[in-house]
Amino acid sequence: MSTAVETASSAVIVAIDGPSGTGKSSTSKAVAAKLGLSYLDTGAQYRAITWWMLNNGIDVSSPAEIATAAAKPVIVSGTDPSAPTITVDGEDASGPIRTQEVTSKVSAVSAVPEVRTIITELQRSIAAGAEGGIVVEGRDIGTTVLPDADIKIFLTASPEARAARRSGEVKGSDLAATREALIRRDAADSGRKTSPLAKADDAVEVDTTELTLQQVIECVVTLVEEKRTAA
Ligand SMILES: Nc1ncnc2c1ncn2[C@@H]1O[C@H](COP(=O)(O)OP(=O)(O)OP(=O)(O)O)[C@@H](O)[C@H]1O
Ligand SMILES: Nc1ccn([C@@H]2O[C@H](COP(=O)(O)O)[C@@H](O)[C@H]2O)c(=O)n1
Repeated sequence: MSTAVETASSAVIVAIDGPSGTGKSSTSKAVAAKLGLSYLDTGAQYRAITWWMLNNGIDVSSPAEIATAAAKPVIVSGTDPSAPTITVDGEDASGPIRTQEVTSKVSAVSAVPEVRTIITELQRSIAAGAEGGIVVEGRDIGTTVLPDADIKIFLTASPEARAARRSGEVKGSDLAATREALIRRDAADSGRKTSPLAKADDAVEVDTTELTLQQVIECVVTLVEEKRTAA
């Protein structure tokens, strides 16, 4: 399988990876909007295929069942950073893919190699079609999906900071339980055999624990602009 993604010579490809709750989506959307780039949330695609499996009676504890069904759903991602969309078989999935049920099952589905092959191909074709450049965020973008990306960022933050950010989104949520769930999902994503969550050797690591979202956005915009100027 070729990993090379051909885009227009002026198009920049930015890969942003990192564990859950480090700020990948918020940062990527804002950076893409600021720099006039497209935006792709690859986690949403893994959530979408998981949602389809759950809706279609697939036993998500069975890698064999998941593998057999993996090519069936048609997943389409819209890449406007101000209004990203995701549909499955033509149905808007942006709400249902964020449920607790999908969040708790997505790591099992995304660990299946047949799923990763299909979704990785989809991601590469979207990146290749983004004529003005794209910010792609996920877990294996810099290592596997787009190893030739122009710039790779790996966001980190302490589990406490990440849990506090996530708890802040849901009124009355339990901080300790949120922290444990984040740690569990990261362990599953880092521990799988096929393209695990990992920092690419040539990625710039940004620890966001003590940074505001605005500071992270400015940091990434500066890194991209420096890279563009140097090219
Ligand atoms: N530097 C920051 N300081 C404070 N809050 C932040 C920061 N970065 C992101 N947040 C907030 O943390 C929450 C999680 O951010 P976001 O969804 O961007 O993370 P993520 O890495 O994409 O997570 P996941 O991988 O689970 O989808 C959001 O509510 C966001 O507004
Ligand atoms: N490149 C990626 C992106 C995501 N995943 C899996 O999807 C899950 C959900 O991701 P979110 O960013 O929406 O939280 C994540 O926990 C991974 O299991 C992936 O494998 N590769």
